[in-house]
Amino acid sequence: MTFRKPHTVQKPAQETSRGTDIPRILRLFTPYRGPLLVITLFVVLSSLVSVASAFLLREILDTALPQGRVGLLSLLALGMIAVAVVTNVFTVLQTYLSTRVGQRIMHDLRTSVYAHMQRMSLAFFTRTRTGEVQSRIANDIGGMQSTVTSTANQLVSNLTTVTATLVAMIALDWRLTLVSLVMLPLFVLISKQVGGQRKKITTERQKHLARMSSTVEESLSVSGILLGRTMGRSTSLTEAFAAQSEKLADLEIRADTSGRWRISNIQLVMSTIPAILYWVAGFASAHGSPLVSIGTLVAFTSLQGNLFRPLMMLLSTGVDLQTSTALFRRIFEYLDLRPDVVEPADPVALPEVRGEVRLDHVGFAYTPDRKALDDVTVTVPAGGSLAVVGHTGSGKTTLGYLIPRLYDATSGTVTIDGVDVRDLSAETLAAAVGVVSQETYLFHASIADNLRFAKPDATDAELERAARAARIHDHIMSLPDGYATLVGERGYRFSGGEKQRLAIARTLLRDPPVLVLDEATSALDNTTERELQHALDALSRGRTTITIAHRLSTIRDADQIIVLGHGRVIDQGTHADLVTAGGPYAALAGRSPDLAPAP
Ligand SMILES: Nc1ncnc2c1ncn2[C@@H]1O[C@H](COP(=O)(O)OP(=O)(O)OP(=O)(O)O)[C@@H](O)[C@H]1O
Repeated sequence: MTFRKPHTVQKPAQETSRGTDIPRILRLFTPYRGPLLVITLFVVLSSLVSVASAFLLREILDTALPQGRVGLLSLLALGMIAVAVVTNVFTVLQTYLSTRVGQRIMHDLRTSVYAHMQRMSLAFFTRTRTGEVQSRIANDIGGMQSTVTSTANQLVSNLTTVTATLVAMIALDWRLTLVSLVMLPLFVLISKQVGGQRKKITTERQKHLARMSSTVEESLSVSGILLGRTMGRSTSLTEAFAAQSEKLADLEIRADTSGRWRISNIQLVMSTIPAILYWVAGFASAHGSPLVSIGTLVAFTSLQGNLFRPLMMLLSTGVDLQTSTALFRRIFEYLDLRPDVVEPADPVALPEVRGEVRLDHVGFAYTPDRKALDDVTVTVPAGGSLAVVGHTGSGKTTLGYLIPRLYDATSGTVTIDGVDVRDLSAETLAAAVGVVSQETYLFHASIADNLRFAKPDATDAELERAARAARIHDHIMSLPDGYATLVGERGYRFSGGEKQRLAIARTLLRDPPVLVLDEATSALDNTTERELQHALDALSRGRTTITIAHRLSTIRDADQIIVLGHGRVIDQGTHADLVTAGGPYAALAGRSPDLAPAP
C-alpha cells in the first residue's frame, strides 16, 4: 500500500452554498460590536468637529475681519486650531482601533479556514492542487486586509462627513448646494460600474495567484526539483513560470487601473465645481442680485472642497468593497465545503480497545463507475495478523485507508471490537489505529520533535526506548546533535529505511492496539531488511496487525492472508493452506518470490 501523493485535480470547491455575501461579511464584524461602536463615535465626533471650522471661517470673514474685532478673531482662530487638534487625535484613535478589529477578523477567518480544512477528508486533498489551499489562506485573506481594517471606518467617517457637510452647506445656501450636487447620481453610477469590473478582474487575479503558488509549491519542492532536473525541464519550467508571472502582472495592472479614466473624470468635474460656484455667485452679484455674502461663499466652497474628498473616498470604498467580495467569496467557498467523513454526533467510547477488526461486505468506489473494493469480508481477531496481497491497483491501499477511516466505505461496515468506525470519534479512532505508511512524512524539525508529534508529553527516556525498539537509536546517536538533529524538509536527509524506522518509533510511542502497516516495496539489503524486520516485530507484538505485504517472510508468518483481485477477495487462508490449494495465491507466490507487485 502506498500512501502516495494523489492526483492533483484542480477543483477544490464542491457543494458551495451561494447567496449574498454582504450579510455574511457583516456578521464577521458582529463579535466586535463594542470596539466598532467606539470607532463610530470617534468618527462621527471628528466629522462634526471638522465641519464646524467652516462656520468659524465665515465668522472671521463676515464679522471679525470687517469689524476689526481682534478678541473675536483670536478666539475664532484658536477655535480652528482646536478643531484641527481634536480631529487629529480622533483619527489616530480610530485608526488604531479599526486596525485591531480588522486584524482580529482576518485572524478569525484564517483560523476557521484552517480548522475546517483539518476536518476535510483525504478525498478533498487528493482533488485539490497543492498550493491552492495555502493560497486561499495567505493570498485571499491577506488581500482583504485593507477592506476589513479600513472599510467600516472609512464608510462611517465619510458618510458622516458627507452628511454633516451637506447639512452645513444647505444651512449656508441651498441653491449653491443644488448646483454642487447636480452631477452626483451620474458619479455614483459610474463608480458602481468600475467596482463591478474590478471585482471580475480580482476574481481572476486571485485564481491566477493560486495557480502560481501551486506551480511554485509543486516545482520547487524536493520531488519537483528532482523531476525537473532529471527530465531536463528546468529551463522550460522557468519559462512557463515567467509566462504565468507576466499574466499576473497584467492582471494586477488591470485590477488597479481599470476604470481609472472614468474615476479621474469624476475628480475633474468635482474640482471644477468651486469655479462654477464663484462664477454663479459673481454673475448674480454683477446683475445686482447678490446671492450670498463673501464669507458665506468662501465658507461654502471650503465645505464643498471638504465634501469632494470624502465623497470620492466613499465612491472608491464602494469599489473596494465590491472588489473584496470576490476574496470573501473564495474564502466562503472553502468554509462551505462539507466534509465527507463526518464526526459522529454521539460517539461511542472505547475505553479498552481489544483490537478485533472486521470488514463486513465492504465496498468502496472513488468514482461511481468503478469499484476499488467489492464485497470484502474478513475478520482479524484481537492480536492477530492479516497480510493483504494482490497485484498493483487491486485495492490494497484502499483497504488500508478504510480502517483508520481516511475514507468511508461506500457499502458494508468496518468495525473495531464490534463498533462501526463511523461511530467512533476521530480521537478514539486515532488512538486505536496506528498507520505506518511507505512514504514517511517528517516535519522540518528536530528528530525529538518529530517523534513527539505522536505523543507530545513523551519523556526523553520514552523516546529512546521507542527508538531502540525501532532499531534507529544508534543511528540517531551517530548524528551530530543526536535527537536534536534537524530533519530536512520532508525528511530528505534520511534514507528510506531509516525514515521508515523513525515512523515505526513514532507509532510505538502512540502504542495503538491496531496497526495498519505498509511494507516498503523497494528492495532492501540483507542487514537493513533484518533491522527493519526486528523493528516491525517489536511494533506488531501484541497488536492486531494488518500488513499490506510485499515480502514473503511477512506473509508466511501471518495468521491469515487475503489476496485481492480487482477489489475482490480471490483467495483467503494461511500460507500453507493457500500454497496447497494452488489458487491465485500460489500463482502469485510462484511467479514472484518476494511478492513485489507484478506489472
Ligand atoms: N484518489 C483516487 N481517486 C480515484 N481512483 C483511485 C484513487 N486512488 C486509487 N484509485 C484507484 O483505485 C484502485 C485501487 O487502488 P489502490 O491504491 O488501493 O491499489 P493497490 O493495490 O494499493 O496498488 P499498489 O500496490 O500499486 O499500491 C486503482 O485502480 C486506483 O487507480
